[in-house]
Amino acid sequence: MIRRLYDIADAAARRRLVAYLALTAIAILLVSATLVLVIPLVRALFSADPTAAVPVIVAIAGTGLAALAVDMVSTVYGERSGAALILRMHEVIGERIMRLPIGWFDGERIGAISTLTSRGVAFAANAPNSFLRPVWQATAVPLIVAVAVVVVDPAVGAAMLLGGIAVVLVWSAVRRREGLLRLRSDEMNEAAGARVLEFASAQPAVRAAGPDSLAERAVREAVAAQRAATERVLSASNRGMALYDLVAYGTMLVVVGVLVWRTVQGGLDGPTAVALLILQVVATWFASHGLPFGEGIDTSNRTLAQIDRLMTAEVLPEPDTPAAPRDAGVAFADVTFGYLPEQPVLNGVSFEAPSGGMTAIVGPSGSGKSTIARLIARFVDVQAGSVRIGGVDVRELGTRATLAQVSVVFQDVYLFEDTLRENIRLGRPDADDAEVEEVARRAGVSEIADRLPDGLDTRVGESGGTLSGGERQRVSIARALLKDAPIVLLDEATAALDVESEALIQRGLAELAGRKTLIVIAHRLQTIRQAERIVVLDGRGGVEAVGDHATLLATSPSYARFWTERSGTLDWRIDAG
Ligand SMILES: Nc1ncnc2c1ncn2[C@@H]1O[C@H](COP(=O)(O)OP(=O)(O)OP(=O)(O)O)[C@@H](O)[C@H]1O
Repeated sequence: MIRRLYDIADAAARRRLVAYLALTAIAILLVSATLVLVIPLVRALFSADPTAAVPVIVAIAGTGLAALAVDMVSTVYGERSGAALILRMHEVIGERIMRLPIGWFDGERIGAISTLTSRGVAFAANAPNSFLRPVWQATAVPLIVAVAVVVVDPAVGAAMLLGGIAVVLVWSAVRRREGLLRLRSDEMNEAAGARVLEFASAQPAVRAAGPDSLAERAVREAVAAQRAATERVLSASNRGMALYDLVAYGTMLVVVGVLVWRTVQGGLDGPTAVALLILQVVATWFASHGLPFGEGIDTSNRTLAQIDRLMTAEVLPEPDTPAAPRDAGVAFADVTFGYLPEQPVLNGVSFEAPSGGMTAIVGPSGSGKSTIARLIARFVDVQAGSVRIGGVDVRELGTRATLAQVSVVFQDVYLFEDTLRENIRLGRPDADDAEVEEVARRAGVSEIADRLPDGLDTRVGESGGTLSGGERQRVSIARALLKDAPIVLLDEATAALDVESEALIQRGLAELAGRKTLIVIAHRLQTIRQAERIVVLDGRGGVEAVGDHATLLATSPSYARFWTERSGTLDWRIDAG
């Protein structure tokens, strides 16, 4: 673990870590020396001249106090190296996250990263101080004392040494077993957490389904599995603790037996035997303090393994010098892509979205419309063919330059815990207030702000949850207007919007149309009709037809069907209203 922490650390954190390790080693040696001095002390006390004990007592006080002082300083270094390591780990994880393709971040991975950066990093960075030190003390002090005892009496020393090694081996085996069970229990905890979340967020469906629904059963089963896994960990932990105590105290009995035997035999004098007995009791006490820290070490190791996995996750290749796009046109040439390479979502897709024009993408659910948008923004890379912006392959443009060309207005708009104003400014962080207010007006966010107590300075956000879906989308359009990128990717909401939102979003769209290359995953008939070019996906990975509304109505049967169905739904909605 130290090796991995050292590799992650920067120069400052490395210095502190090395100082911490050196000081901890010195503290351990000083503690051991203090204990070993018990031998001359007891011998002096039982000698003809007990005053001979005074210099030994002075030495014990010296090494003892020195051990305490060094230990305190090493704790400070441990804390400092922990703090520097937390910063560094966040930096390393942050840098890596920025380089990973956006397509990498699915729900499960986001959950894992959140646990990693909160609890995991703090655990691992402080592991040397909080968990390794007590374990090192619990193992090193008894072993060093045993080596010193070998010099005084090889038989007793050997018994202590072998006993110490047995204790360490049992400790490692118990920890390994417990670690494996804990891993399983963590998985069960996560699964149960996911089922409970699902159960909570799907309450309307769950209640409608009545008692003993699928969701209820899934939660019950997951919680039962979680309880069983936790019980297995607890029972392994208790059994391990008992085994460890058995070996530690068994070792003590063996050492005492050897001591008695050596004394009766005349190989050891009484005072030395008493001193060695004291040492054995103290060594057992030290050893018994190690086991409980195993769990912290396991958690820290798991965090470091997660960081390793993150560091080895495949990133998108970036060009040394990004090429410059000729214009804001987008072209797909024979593109094949699948989230799992053996299951292509798009298969040989080709179309062009001309610079400055509006292109609508339509197709059945799951036909790959959002995937097309993700490929244009280079959240993921194609497996075959190419996606070009202004004649340049996005792989030669690089992720940063591609994103600079593209504004994304998706359905799942994320609002940060901040004011409406700052949430819009995210589109271009250096925009001034006047610019933010201008786009807020153009995107229809001012109408929302007028109803809020502090206008644009009202705090909104995920936990605030104050804005409706349509209102959120208007914020997203305002961000896009502020960013002013030449290409706008818009995923229209599938959900029905209130009349005001609908009108304002159409207004925002009109703002963008004509000035930008607009690529819209279109669900609304008005948007589709407005588009100069419509790409119709066939739902089997390919493109069925490309053209304008009138041409497609006449030439593409599936587009005509799609249009009739949608118009029918619209009529039905109007009738129902
Ligand atoms: N991150 C992902 N990992 C694995 N499969 C995915 C992922 N995202 C989408 N898919 C799958 O890829 C296919 C195309 O999805 P996509 O979201 O592009 O379709 P869509 O046409 O936009 O659908 P909709 O109209 O329902 O939003 C679907 O089968 C979907 O399940």
